[in-house]
Parts: sequence; structure tokens; C-alpha cells
Amino acid sequence: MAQILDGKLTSKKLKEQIAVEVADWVANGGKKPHLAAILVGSDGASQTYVASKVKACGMVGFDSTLRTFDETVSEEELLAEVESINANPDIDGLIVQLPLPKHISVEKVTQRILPEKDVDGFHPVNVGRMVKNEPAYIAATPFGIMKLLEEYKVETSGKHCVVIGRSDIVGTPMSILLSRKGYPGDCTVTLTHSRTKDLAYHTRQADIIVAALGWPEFLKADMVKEGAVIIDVGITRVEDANSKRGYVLKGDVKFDEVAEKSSFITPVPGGVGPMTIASLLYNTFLSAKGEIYPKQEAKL
Ligand SMILES: Nc1nc(=O)c2c([nH]1)NC[C@@H]1CN(c3ccc(C(=O)N[C@@H](CCC(=O)O)C(=O)O)cc3)C=[N+]21
Repeated sequence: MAQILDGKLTSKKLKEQIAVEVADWVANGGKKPHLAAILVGSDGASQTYVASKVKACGMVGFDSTLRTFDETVSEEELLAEVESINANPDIDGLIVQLPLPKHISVEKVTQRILPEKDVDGFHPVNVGRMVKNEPAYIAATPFGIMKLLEEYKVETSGKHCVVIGRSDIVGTPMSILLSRKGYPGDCTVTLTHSRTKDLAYHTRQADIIVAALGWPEFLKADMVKEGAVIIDVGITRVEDANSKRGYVLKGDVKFDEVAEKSSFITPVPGGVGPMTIASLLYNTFLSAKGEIYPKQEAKL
């Protein structure tokens, strides 16, 4: 039976640590970190995630600003909001919650955010710097997974890691971070996707599997080697009349049967999701301290 990689507990520890450091920073004259979030439309999941982020800011002593727009907002209006936040010296970090409506270009919006405020790590400058192992904001989900592996001292050196899903936000950066030199890294990585032939052939060889394809309960026990480490990034709302909310959350892993075979496994909820939020706070604090992109000296 696998040991649970408890993201809820680990994120709580991380947030407590951030709260202590922020209090100290502010007591020593540092500026209170401030995260701004832009939310477009009324998707239930997006609203939940953004609300969690805003709440988490309060818990660690950050200021937060939430700007919401109707899904009919024009691209131009959204870009103008991004620019206004870029120009606001009090705001350290800006995230634009994805997905965006079809008429708005994610690329355009992402590229308009100043790299030094891009605490999501989605801007090409941050992606490029991450790839080159230069100081960068690292996307919160892969960063959170790295921290979780570290917390539980999961061995990664020389391990074969199979990542399922090649998204910009999770699968691709995850494959890069895990293949990096050092801990947690030094993995041999196979990045698989919807065109991969015989996916189960690959996953059965894996010491570590990162499932990030967004297909509820896709990864079954017969696709997993005995003793593998399982990271479940999926979080899909599946209709369920028996549940009070009308849905249940399902990961990309068939948890019960895979847990019996694996050595470590992340649950959904309570695994990768909370680590994403803690990592976003971490990045925002780095920004406030000027630790990735030095802040301009205040002119007296
Ligand atoms: N610009 C941008 N940045 C993101 O980081 C971003 C995004 N857009 N769009 C969507 C994805 C998804 N994401 C999650 C964050 C927290 C949980 C989370 O806290 N989940 C809880 C459960 C929450 C619930 O009850 O629904 C858990 O797994 O325990 C999940 C998913 C951030 N994303």
C-alpha cells in the first residue's frame, strides 16, 4: 500500500513558513507582497481556484486584488487591465486565470504581463530562463510537485520518469525540471502524449509517473509497475447526483487500485492542487523581495 504524498499538509507547512518570513520581512521595512488575479467569465472551477488563491494570500499576510470580467470582455480591454497592473508599483505578481474565452489570445495576454510580475511563470522570458536554468518564476504546478517530492525525500536520481501530457503549463515544464541536474531531478524522462503509441508500454517501465492529461481515472493498475511513484495532476469535476455539490473531483489516476501497487501516490483532492497554490505564494514573495528580478531602488 502506497504512502500518501500529502499536498494539503505540505502546503500548510509551506504557507506557515511563508507567513513567518513575510511577517519578518515586513517588520524589517519590507513591502507587503501583493498578488493580483484576473478572472474572466463564470466557470465554476476557475472561480473556486481564484477564490482559494485570494484566501491563501490573506493567510500568509499578502495583499490581494481580484479583477473580474464578464466573458464578453474584449481582448483590448483585458490587455489594458494587464498594463494598468504592470504599471502599478504596489503589485508584485499578476496571474490571469486560464482558460480564457476563445476570442481572447492566451499568448497575447501572457506576453503582455511583465516577466517580473509573471508569478505563474507562463511568459516566454520565464519559460526560456527556466529551460536554461537561470533565475525564473517556475510554473506553480510543476514547482509544487518538485517541492512535494522533496518534502517526502522521494528518490529521483537515475529514475525513469514518464510524464503523460505535454501541456505548456504542466507536462512540458515538468519533463524539463525532472531531467535537470540535482535534486529533485536527475531523472531519465519520457514525455508521452495523445500520439504516443502503446502508452501502457511506457508507463509500465516508469519508476515515477506524472499523469497530467485531464482524463478522469485514466491510469489503471495494470499500467503501473509495482512500487512506482504516482503524481496525479488531473482534477476534473465529474457529475454525481449523490454528492451535495452535484459533482465529485476525479484525478487522472484510478486511485484505489493504483495505490495498492505503488510506493507513493498523491490524492485528489489534497495532492498537487494545494501545492500549486503554495507555490504561487512562494513566487509572489520572491517577487516582492526582488529575488528573481531585482526591484528598482526606491528613490528618496
Ligand atoms: N493562470 C493560471 N494559473 C494557474 O495556476 C491555474 C490556472 N490559470 N488555471 C487552472 C489551473 C488549475 N489550478 C489549480 C489550483 C488549485 C487547485 C486546488 O487547490 N485544488 C484542491 C481542490 C479544489 C476544489 O475543491 O475544487 C485540491 O486538489 O485539493 C486545483 C487546481 C491552477 N491553475
